[in-house]
Amino acid sequence: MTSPILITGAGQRIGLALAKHFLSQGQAIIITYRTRHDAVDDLEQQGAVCIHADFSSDAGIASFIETLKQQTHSLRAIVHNASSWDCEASNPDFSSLFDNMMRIHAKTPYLINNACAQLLMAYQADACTPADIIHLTDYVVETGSPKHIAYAASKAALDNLTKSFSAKYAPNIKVNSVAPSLIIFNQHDDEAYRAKTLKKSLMGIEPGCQEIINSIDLLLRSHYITGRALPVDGGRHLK
Ligand SMILES: NC(=O)c1ccc[n+]([C@@H]2O[C@H](COP(=O)([O-])OP(=O)(O)OC[C@H]3O[C@@H](n4cnc5c(N)ncnc54)[C@H](OP(=O)(O)O)[C@@H]3O)[C@@H](O)[C@H]2O)c1
Ligand SMILES: Nc1nc2c(c(=O)[nH]1)N[C@@H](CNc1ccc(C(=O)N[C@@H](CCC(=O)O)C(=O)O)cc1)CN2
Repeated sequence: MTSPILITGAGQRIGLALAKHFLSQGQAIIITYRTRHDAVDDLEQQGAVCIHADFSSDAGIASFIETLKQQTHSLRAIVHNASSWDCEASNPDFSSLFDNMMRIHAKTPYLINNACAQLLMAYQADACTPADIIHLTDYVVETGSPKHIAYAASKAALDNLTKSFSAKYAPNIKVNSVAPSLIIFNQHDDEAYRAKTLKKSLMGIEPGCQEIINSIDLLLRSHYITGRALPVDGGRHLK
């Protein structure tokens, strides 16, 4: 089997769109899911290896890594997509919120990158082209976010991991992040919220998952971009 791309949290939304895209290109994938959405069955039928993983404990992360290593001896890339957009207003236990945010956005990628570097190196040695790690961060790593303080801090930690791992693994593995602002709304977002949010960027649109697919394809195709954050934010910084 060709070396697969691992995508975490790919049972819905952006991760799912990425998974479908890679399958359509004939690129093998391994995805993780926490909830078994119907889409996971579809991905499996199309040849994806789908691994249940709950990263909310060290044991969950370790057991995922063990299962992954039974599935493959090499990886083309890892896309760290799994995430939870929790906020202080709905999580009064700030201590748990902070721990959970740091765990899903920083500790999980940190442990997976350390444990899976050898799988990425195996791809690089065989293909004579660098492997990739891609972190999905957020526009708010630059600005902070008063409504999502712990979320923003944990995504900033992930942004920092991009820098350390890129230096550690060069030139065999490129490590970059994609830093989106609004890409897709959630189903429950009402019209007033949507209108207010759209006005925050220069481009004023909900761009959809294709924008992330394009960004990740660009990073995968590059032989020279590493240790960088690619902003996908509609020019939000200028408004
Ligand atoms: N959507 C946007 O507009 C936007 C904007 C900026 C940045 N981003 C970033 O882009 C990425 C994808 O966004 P998205 O909206 O598609 O993500 P999402 O749907 O909110 O989350 C992706 C998946 O992560 C999984 N997950 C959460 N906590 C987990 C845990 N403890 N263990 C295992 N899996 C867990 C979820 O599983 P369940 O299905 O079980 O809940 C979910 O399916 C995220 O990193 C996000 O922060 C997105
Ligand atoms: N894992 C995960 N991560 C995510 C999302 C998700 O789904 N899942 N959703 C993303 C949604 N992105 C944005 C970006 C900007 C704004 C925004 O700018 N809102 C206005 C208006 C909000 C208000 O006033 O209530 C503000 O001022 O904050 C809202 C969502 C963020 N990260």
